[in-house]
Amino acid sequence: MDKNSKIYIAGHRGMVGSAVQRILEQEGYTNIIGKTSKELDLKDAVAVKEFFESEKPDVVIDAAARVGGILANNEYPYQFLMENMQIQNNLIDQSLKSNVAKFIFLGSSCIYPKFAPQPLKEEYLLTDSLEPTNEWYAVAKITGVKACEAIRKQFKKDFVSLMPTNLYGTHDNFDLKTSHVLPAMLRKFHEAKKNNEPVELWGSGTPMREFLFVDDMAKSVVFALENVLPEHLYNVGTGEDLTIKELAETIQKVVGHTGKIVWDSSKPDGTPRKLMDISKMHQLGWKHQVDLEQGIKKTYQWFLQNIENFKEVKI
Ligand SMILES: NC(=O)C1=CN([C@@H]2O[C@H](COP(=O)(O)OP(=O)(O)OC[C@H]3O[C@@H](n4cnc5c(N)ncnc54)[C@H](OP(=O)(O)O)[C@@H]3O)[C@@H](O)[C@H]2O)C=CC1
Ligand SMILES: C[C@H]1O[C@H](OP(=O)(O)OP(=O)(O)OC[C@H]2O[C@@H](n3cnc4c(=O)[nH]c(N)nc43)[C@H](O)[C@@H]2O)[C@@H](O)[C@@H](O)C1=O
Repeated sequence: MDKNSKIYIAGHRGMVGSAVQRILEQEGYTNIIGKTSKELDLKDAVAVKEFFESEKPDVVIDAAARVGGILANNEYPYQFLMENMQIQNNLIDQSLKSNVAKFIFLGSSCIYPKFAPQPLKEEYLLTDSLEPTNEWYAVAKITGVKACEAIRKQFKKDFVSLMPTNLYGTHDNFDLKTSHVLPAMLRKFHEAKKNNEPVELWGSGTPMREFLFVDDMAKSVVFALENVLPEHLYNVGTGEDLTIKELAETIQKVVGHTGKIVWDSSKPDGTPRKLMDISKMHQLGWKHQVDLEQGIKKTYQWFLQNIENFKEVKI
């Protein structure tokens, strides 16, 4: 990949987009562009067309999406379905029409069936029904994967989809109503630490999840950018998971909270397990570098430095 190629990162201020930008800059890429959602609403097909016609990017990385944790997904099914389809449809279609050389689409491990065999192989896509708390988001992501696959098949273009496992790290969303579990736990344990108050967590604590630090995710995107990947779909993760209860104990230790944990069974558990089979990415040469405890420590450090600036993240 030419270091002067014009690379458009959609969602460059988000957790993943900002990490991709950081890694690309470290690697010497000089021509990276991005727009905030206020400057360019990716749901607006006309605005996206005008943007592509004036900027003519060589590469597009789609890290823009309506993103949220289990509760937000469950409570706002229409936004998670429709906004994600609108954003990705506009980006994918304009990238095809503008003859973009490489397009990288980011999906999610929730595209796979709720009760698929573990670890989840790419070939399990569309073999059974989805997890109800996030099927709307998952359906949108599946249409993105399929659009990129169709473009590869019909137009022989280098459009590829990466399916990340649950991600966390710097620039994550720490709003307790809309965030994912890991940033929520960091915040809850931190806030309860002062008076050693009990912490309320959701569900039963028995579901299993796999977590990947965002810099490793960003490196997988740069890997996909710099190599022609032979297939259309690749899982990205660590290949290791743990229960939500074990995650809570790990975060409690890092933060230094020693109080009680109370489980709120009125909140959903979601899918029981979604461990990724990452052998395809490993065979090609990408592997994660940051282990969970290291990643949690880095994220907690960033959390402490940025706690004053957190805003509500509304849907
Ligand atoms: N976080 C996770 O655990 C996981 C994330 N993913 C996927 O990775 C990708 C990145 O997620 P993540 O970085 O966590 O998400 P964030 O919420 O941190 O960032 C999303 C970005 O999308 C942009 N965006 C949202 N709506 C619009 C819009 N209408 N127009 C323009 N830009 C918009 C936002 O821009 P702005 O800031 O300017 O408003 C924001 O920068 C997504 O595709 C997500 O589905 C997949 C699996 C797990
Ligand atoms: C990345 C992925 O993210 C979402 O799926 P999820 O993995 O189920 O999401 P989550 O991180 O919010 O929760 C993981 C587990 O953790 C439990 N849990 C405990 N206590 C808190 C808590 O305080 N907050 C949250 N959010 N969860 C908690 C929670 O009950 C659940 O059992 C998808 O909707 C979908 O968008 C998607 O792709």
